[in-house]
Amino acid sequence: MPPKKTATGARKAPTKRKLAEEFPAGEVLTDSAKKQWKLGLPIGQGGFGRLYLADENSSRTIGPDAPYVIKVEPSENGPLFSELKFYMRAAKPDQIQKWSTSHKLKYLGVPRYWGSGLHTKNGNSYRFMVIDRFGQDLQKIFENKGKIFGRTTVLKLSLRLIDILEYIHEHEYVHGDIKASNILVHHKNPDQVFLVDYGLTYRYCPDGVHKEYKEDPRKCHNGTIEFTSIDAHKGVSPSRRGDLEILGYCMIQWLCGKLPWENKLSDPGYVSSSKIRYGDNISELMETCFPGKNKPEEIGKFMEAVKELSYSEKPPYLHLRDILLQGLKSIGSKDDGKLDFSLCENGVVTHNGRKRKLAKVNDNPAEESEEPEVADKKKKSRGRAAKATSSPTAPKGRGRGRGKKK
Ligand SMILES: Nc1ncnc2c1ncn2[C@@H]1O[C@H](COP(=O)(O)OP(=O)(O)OP(=O)(O)O)[C@@H](O)[C@H]1O
Repeated sequence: MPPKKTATGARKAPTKRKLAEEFPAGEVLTDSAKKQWKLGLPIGQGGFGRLYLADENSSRTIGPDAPYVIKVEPSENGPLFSELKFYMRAAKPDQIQKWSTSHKLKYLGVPRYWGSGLHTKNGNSYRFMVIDRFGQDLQKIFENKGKIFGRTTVLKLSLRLIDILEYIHEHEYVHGDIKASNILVHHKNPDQVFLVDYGLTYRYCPDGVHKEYKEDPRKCHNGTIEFTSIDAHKGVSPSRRGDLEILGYCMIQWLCGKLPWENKLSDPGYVSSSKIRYGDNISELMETCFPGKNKPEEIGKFMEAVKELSYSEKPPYLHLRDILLQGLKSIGSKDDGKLDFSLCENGVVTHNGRKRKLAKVNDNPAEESEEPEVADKKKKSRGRAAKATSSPTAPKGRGRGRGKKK
């Protein structure tokens, strides 16, 4: 069973798991294919693993530009083992290359797996895994930008996430924990985003056989509470529809700043019943998150399409992409592969060196969150106020989430 996460996204630590000791820069690890890798400085720490910059072993010191990272955990820890299984099965460089070519993608935001092995140090055994190295995570960027992303950015970002999810799903896995802190921007190309942290991935369809729908109270609320799917709240093993539902919640949060249940994340039952009630009344969800006119209609349509999916149904990825593409079109934009997260900072939109103070007159966060060029095109001087739904109440509804669809 994957570990649960708290509202802040940190995993609750089973006491048995240990944190890896810190290795000095220059430590050389040999993977199971006898390839040697050299560690640089640590760049991250997860619940139990440490992450180091790394490169193929040579006489050179590993600098800040290193192309790889190595994740190290004590070998008895389960999560890296599950994550490693995913990478070995589904993230080999040639697999990703083949998929990208056959699906005509400019890139696919799944980190590539380069090797793994066991390393012994001071009598302790460690498991390690080598993957591509990336840059900043989107949660930090989101917070630095005043907790709002522009509508074109959200739609283009989500199109890339659908590419990633389709790939993962077609390789028998679901991610289960899509959120800004698990999305990293490429360290050299700010237009490329990558989904990381496959510690909660679940093989929903081993050897082509889909897991059965089964509610299990012992597994309730797995994932990150604010975004996790209704299935996960009910203790059902995650499936493809759950990943897309999670993406829907992320899109809403990125566009309007706050999900309606965010004021009570310590109460999983409340979060779960809010999602179920709003799921039964998506127009109410849209009204709560985007009050007033000019809502991002594509988000409502996306959520409706996801709600229609049965537990084991293959999502209509093309149709879902089309919904988001129509959204882009409706605001005079298109999927040009550009992701400029730098356009909006702390309530001030910057564009071509100009700064435009955001007005408070806008009653529509969705439209307010359009990129400046789009807003300029429409010749409207609306600003954006990151209006959170501070005391939202879930609409009254009587359904039980997905109704009879299983
Ligand atoms: N490929 C990568 N390149 C650069 N930084 C990364 C990469 N993968 C993860 N990170 C960063 O390293 C840190 C730890 O990542 P990890 O996946 O271990 O994290 P976590 O989700 O915080 O931990 P846990 O899975 O134990 O809860 C995070 O800050 C993450 O953004």
